[in-house]
Amino acid sequence: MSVKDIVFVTGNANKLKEVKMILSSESSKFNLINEPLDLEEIQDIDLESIAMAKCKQAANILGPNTPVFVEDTALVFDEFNGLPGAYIKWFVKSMGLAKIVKMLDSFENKSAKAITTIAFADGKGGFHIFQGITEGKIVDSRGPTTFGWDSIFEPNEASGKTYAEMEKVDKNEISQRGRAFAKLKGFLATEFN
Ligand SMILES: O=P(O)(O)OP(=O)(O)OP(=O)(O)OC[C@H]1O[C@@H](n2cnc3c(O)ncnc32)[C@H](O)[C@@H]1O
Ligand SMILES: [Mg+2]
Repeated sequence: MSVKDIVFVTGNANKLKEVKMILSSESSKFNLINEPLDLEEIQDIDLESIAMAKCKQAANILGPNTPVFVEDTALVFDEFNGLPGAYIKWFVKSMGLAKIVKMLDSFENKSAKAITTIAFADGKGGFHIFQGITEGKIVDSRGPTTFGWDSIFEPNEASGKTYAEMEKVDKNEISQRGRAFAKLKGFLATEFN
């Protein structure tokens, strides 16, 4: 069996670590290569369009025959009808976590969804989208603040823990990224050779 190279374009070391863990059971079938290119992200509320635009850029840079995927991860506040969404990165960078939590102070509804959208260029001209969603709520920061908004997102399935308070394997089990990559894994196992 030949082992193919598949490129994951991301500049985010925390993401890369999780994705490597999630895909490790498939690692005998393909070789995961990281390209830390800083891709432009288009302004859109539609998460599939953002991931697809990122993937097309990556495919343009790496060439049409290279299988490559990107992912974009959004944090959606239900009260805010889809925002901050893909813009959460800039909120974390510019405001910090405490002020993001405060944005919801005057609202009863703290529900949020974490959404990872993967776009995969199969190297044969095809593009494929996979999405994973985890529902939860926004809480005061608890746990290490090493990865994005991990410490202010409490998934409904995690018995009161924030992502930051969970073991990585447990987070991957229920996380938006774990779910999106489970779909990519299934696709790679059955449709990609
Ligand atoms: O190079 P790329 O892959 O685009 O990496 P990025 O850091 O720019 O990532 P995104 O564009 O997807 O922006 C997502 C933001 O949410 C953060 N983030 C992503 N996944 C997360 C997770 O599972 N838990 C907490 N924060 C997360 C991440 O650090 C960013 O600030
Ligand atoms: Mg990005």
